[in-house]
Amino acid sequence: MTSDNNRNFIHLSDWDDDSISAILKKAGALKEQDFRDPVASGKVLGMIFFNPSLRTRISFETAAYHLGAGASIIQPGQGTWTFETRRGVIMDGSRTEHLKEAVQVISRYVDVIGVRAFAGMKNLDEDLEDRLMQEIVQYASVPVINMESAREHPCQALADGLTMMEHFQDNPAGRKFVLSWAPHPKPLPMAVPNSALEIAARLGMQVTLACPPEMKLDDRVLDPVGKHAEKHGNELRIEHDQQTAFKDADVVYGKSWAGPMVYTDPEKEQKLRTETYAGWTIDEALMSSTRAAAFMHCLPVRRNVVVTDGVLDGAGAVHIDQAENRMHAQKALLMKLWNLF
Ligand SMILES: CC(=O)N[C@@H](CCCN)C(=O)O
Ligand SMILES: NC(=O)OP(=O)(O)O
Repeated sequence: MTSDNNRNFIHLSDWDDDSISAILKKAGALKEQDFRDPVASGKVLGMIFFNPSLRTRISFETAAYHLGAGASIIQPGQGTWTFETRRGVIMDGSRTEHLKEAVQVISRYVDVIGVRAFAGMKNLDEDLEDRLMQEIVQYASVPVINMESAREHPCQALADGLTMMEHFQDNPAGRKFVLSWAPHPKPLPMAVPNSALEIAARLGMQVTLACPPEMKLDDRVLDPVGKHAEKHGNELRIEHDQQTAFKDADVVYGKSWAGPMVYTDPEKEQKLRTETYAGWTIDEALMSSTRAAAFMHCLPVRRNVVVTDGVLDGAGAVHIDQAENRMHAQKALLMKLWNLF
C-alpha cells in the first residue's frame, strides 16, 4: 500500500473508494472508542479561514487536540495581514502579503494546512476548477486539506458518509438519497451539494437531485456523479417536482445553493431563489411521503426558510449527529495524512 503521507485532501475524486471506506471505517472506530491518545504529539495543524466557520473550525481543533497535536488558525485580515491571491499583480493596493509567501512560510511551521475559501461566484470556470485551492497546493510543502472550497466540501462529505453508514448499519447501498434544493435569502455556494451527491453515489445509494430547473448543479459535477451511480447499478435522477422526488426517500439532504444564473444575472437568480421557488421549504408534509427519511443538513441552517422547525425538531433529524461526525471523520483523516493508520 502506498503512503498517504504528503497527499492532499482537496477533491473526493482524488481518493479512491477503498481509501474513503478506510477513513470512514476508522472514523467509526475512533468514535466508538472516544479516541483520545497523543499519537500525533508534536504535530501541528495550521488552518487558514477566508470565510467564517463554527463546525469546521472547532471540530478540526478538537480532533487535533484529541490526537495530541496542536492547532493554529489564521483569518486573513483579522489579526493577520490581508492576502493578495492574484498572480502577477502590482501590490500597491490594500493587500499586504501574497498568498505565495504566506503559504510557503506556514508550511515551514506546521504539518498540514487546512484552507477554507468559498466560491467567488464571479467566474464559474474559476470556481469549478478550484483555482485558488490549486494555487495553494502548489505553494504548500505539506499536505493541504480542503475545508470547503469553491467546488467541494470533502470533509463534510466524510461526515455525511459516516452518518449514513451509522444510520443504515454500515449498508447504505440501495437506499434512496434525495438532495433537495431549498430557498435562502443569500446566494450560497454549490460546494456542499456537489460533495453530498458524490459521497452518496459512491456509497451505492440511489441518488436523486431535486431542484427547480434553474437551480441544477453543473454537468461537470453531475456527470462524474452519474458515473459513480452507474458503477453501482444505479442512475442519477434529476427531478424538478419536489413531491415526486421525496416519495419513498430514505434520506433527505436539505441545502440551498445559488443557481448558475448567479454568474450572469444575479438579480434574476435572487428573485427565483427567494420568490419564485419560496415554496420549496422542506416541511413535514413533504417528509410524510418518505420512508421515515433521515433529514440531513450540513449547518448552519435557517429555520423555516430552508426547513421547518417541525422537521428539524422531529424524530428523523440527524443533523446534530452529522455535525458531531465531522470531528470523528477528520480525526481519521488527520491520522491518515500523518500516516498513523
Ligand atoms: C450560510 C453559508 O454561508 N453556508 C455555507 C457554508 C455551509 C457549511 N460550511 C455554504 O452554503 O456553503
Ligand atoms: N458544515 C460546516 O462546514 O459548518 P461551518 O461552516 O460552521 O464550518
